[in-house]
Amino acid sequence: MSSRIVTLPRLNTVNNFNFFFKNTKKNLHIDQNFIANPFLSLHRRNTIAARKGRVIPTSINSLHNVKNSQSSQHNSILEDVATKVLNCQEPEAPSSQKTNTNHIPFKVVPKGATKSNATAVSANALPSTKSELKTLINPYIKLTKPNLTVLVTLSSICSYAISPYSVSLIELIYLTMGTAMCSGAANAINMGREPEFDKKMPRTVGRPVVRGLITPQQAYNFAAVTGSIGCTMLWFGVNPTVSILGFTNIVLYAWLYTSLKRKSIINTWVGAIVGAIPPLMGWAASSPLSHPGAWCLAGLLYAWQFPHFNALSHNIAEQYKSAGYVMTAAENPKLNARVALRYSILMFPLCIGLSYCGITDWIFPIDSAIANGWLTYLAFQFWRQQQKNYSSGSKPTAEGLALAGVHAKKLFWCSVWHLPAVLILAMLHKKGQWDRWFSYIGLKTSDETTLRS
Ligand SMILES: CC(C)=CCC/C(C)=C/CC/C(C)=C/COP(=O)(O)OP(=O)(O)O
Repeated sequence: MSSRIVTLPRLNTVNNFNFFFKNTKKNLHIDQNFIANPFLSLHRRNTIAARKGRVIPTSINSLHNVKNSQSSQHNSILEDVATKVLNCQEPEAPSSQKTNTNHIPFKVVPKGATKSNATAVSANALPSTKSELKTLINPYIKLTKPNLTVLVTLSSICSYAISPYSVSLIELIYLTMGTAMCSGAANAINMGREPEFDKKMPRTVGRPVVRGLITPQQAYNFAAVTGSIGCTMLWFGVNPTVSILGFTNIVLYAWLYTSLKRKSIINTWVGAIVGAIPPLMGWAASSPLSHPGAWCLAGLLYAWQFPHFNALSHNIAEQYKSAGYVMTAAENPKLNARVALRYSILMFPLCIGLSYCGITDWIFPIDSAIANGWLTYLAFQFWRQQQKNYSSGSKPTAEGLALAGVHAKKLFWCSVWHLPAVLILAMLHKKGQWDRWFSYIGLKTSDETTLRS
């Protein structure tokens, strides 16, 4: 049989696990507990082995065997396969520990190795500084909830761009970095406080504190450093108001909201205030908070979180409940959908408000109404289904629940597109925006012509 070379990326635990999982899940019943526990406990050993570029021929060998085995033997074989995969067996291990790989029709070498130097590479590979650094830094990046931090920072930047007064690049850079650092700090404290609960939900089980990659104390230390740098940058690079707002928001999110998550459904309303503060920070960077436009924009971010979060939490309500979180979706599903609809409708007057107080032109309420209308329509469908499900007094049917789940999912994805769409439209329709651009490229606008003549 001719030999083929299969080049694998440097293996780490997750790669091993995914590889193993993808190749076996079609044929086997997977025991979740079995998978989760060895994965967590062996993580450190696997990371070290992976960093040294060691490969795991046993996984392919065993998978080959597993594929052909009888279903009655699946569980024990699966256990054997997973143990080997997760143990990262070494090529130089004593022969008693080696698995016979003679019948594998190809060789497995680390990425970057050629056929001729395959053995040398696996034996001599030294941990590169880059990958070591990556292993060290990645958990800390995850600690900041990067997606959320990017969204929060963008909401602050957009607000800065929409606000009526002067903008400067240096101020924008400080605002961006300071807001991102404060958000990262708030999220790090949140994660440091919740591993006991996060480990019970599939959505959060992979977080660095749950996995033991970072201790809660390390998370707090990280938050202290990033939070201090962030607030200092905002204080000196932007202004004290923005810095105080940033600090207040860290406290609101990391202490008040995070504590309320396990106590009362009020947490969602407090969380919405947390989400509304970054646009206020962006606004306060250049314009006074006494301007009603600031509050319309903050109101937009506040209101948006209800269709977004209530729809998201609807489909994982049971997970939240069993993890110990008190969420409206689980405690009062009807209210959950009603609130999502209520705040979707509120988007219309808030967009009109931005034009009314002179921030955007009067086209903005019209084209933002397309996005708002779509969101409200889906929120209405979700609400109507939950009305049907819970109004008769009897238990909702499985079909009714499934339909509500579908509507919630649609609403969630719509909300993901809705916010950037409305913020971009507000920036495009900012009053005088086009005049500024036209004068920048040397074209006179009708206003200018009228003024001069
Ligand atoms: C400037 C500054 C300090 C900004 C902070 C912005 C920030 C962290 C907003 C979070 C909004 C929010 C309620 C998220 C849900 O958290 P969750 O804990 O319910 O999410 P989880 O279930 O994924 O942990």
